[in-house]
Amino acid sequence: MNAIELEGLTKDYGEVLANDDVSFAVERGEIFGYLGPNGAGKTTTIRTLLGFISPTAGTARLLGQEITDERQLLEAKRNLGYLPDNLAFDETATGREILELHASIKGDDRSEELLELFQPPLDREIREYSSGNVQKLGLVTTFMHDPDLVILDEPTSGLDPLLQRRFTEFVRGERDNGVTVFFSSHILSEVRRLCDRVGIIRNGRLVTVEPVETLLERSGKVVRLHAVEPIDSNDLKIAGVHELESHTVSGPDGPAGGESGASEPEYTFTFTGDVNVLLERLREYKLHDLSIEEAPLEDVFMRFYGENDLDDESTGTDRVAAGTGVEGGNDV
Ligand SMILES: Nc1ncnc2c1ncn2[C@@H]1O[C@H](COP(=O)(O)OP(=O)(O)OP(=O)(O)O)[C@@H](O)[C@H]1O
Repeated sequence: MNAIELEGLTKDYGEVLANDDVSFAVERGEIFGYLGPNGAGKTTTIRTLLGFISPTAGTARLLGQEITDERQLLEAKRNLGYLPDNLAFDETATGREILELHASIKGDDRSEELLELFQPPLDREIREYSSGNVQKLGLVTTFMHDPDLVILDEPTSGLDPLLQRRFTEFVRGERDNGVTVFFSSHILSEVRRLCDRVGIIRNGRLVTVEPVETLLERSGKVVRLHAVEPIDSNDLKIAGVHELESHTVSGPDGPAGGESGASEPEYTFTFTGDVNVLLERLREYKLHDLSIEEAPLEDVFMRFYGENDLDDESTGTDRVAAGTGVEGGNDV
């Protein structure tokens, strides 16, 4: 039995078709990343799965239970942990009181271990918490009853890098113990570290479900190199270089150097090839600096799951499709 199954799940808000005939399955014991640009429809799917909003059409099953049947949904929720995107606890309660409340509702098999791991403050009122501390408390309440399935909406937002690493190791351990993890994310490095498979949603429609390796092969790296002397751009046209751009920047001594020759060339491009081949090619040049970074997930959506895939499938109505824009555009 799959942990999650969606069959033609559709949510029509009237002005926005937020989920359009979405079907896929999440297997037991896998970590499945649900990815898409802002407004693509991820939270709508999650909130529909949890019964907070009703689907316009289609259905879904959580741990084999129909979400449209109240009794079955309640049964599934006994074994489910959920971390919402805009987590809000009672502002006047302390962390300890929140934990006691959650323990009384759903049980508490693991809070001791989780408190040691995530260390939220317990004796302060929630209104004094930073957003990171709210998230830490949320992770404890999500896992404290030892659920079989967890649904996490952007789980690492607000966590510092150390806590993010702890969270990653913890979630991997849970997966190894048979827990199924379904989470939404914007962050490619998080997806790389965690996911077995990913589903990508755009404009309310599922674009693909694929192993995370396939996404990573496509996504590439953003390369920025600052050379001492100009490089013939033909020399940089090697397999896997896309969107090559050149700029002029100040040399390492800065614009105050006074010399007219203080400007030096900088090249940026996305690279999807073998990084060893690139480094071998670059050995011929004298460089001041070189950076190779993870591509922003938004760029990957744009490049591989972009407008052209979907625009021609318009239904002909003048409604707004969910998530047509990609925010924070990048010049690479
Ligand atoms: N209650 C609502 N009424 C009308 N439209 C809504 C409602 N909730 C969401 N939408 C719209 O549905 C679309 C999908 O929103 P949703 O929050 O599911 O996207 P998302 O992928 O989770 O986005 P983000 O990554 O920004 O959180 C958006 O266009 C949003 O404005």
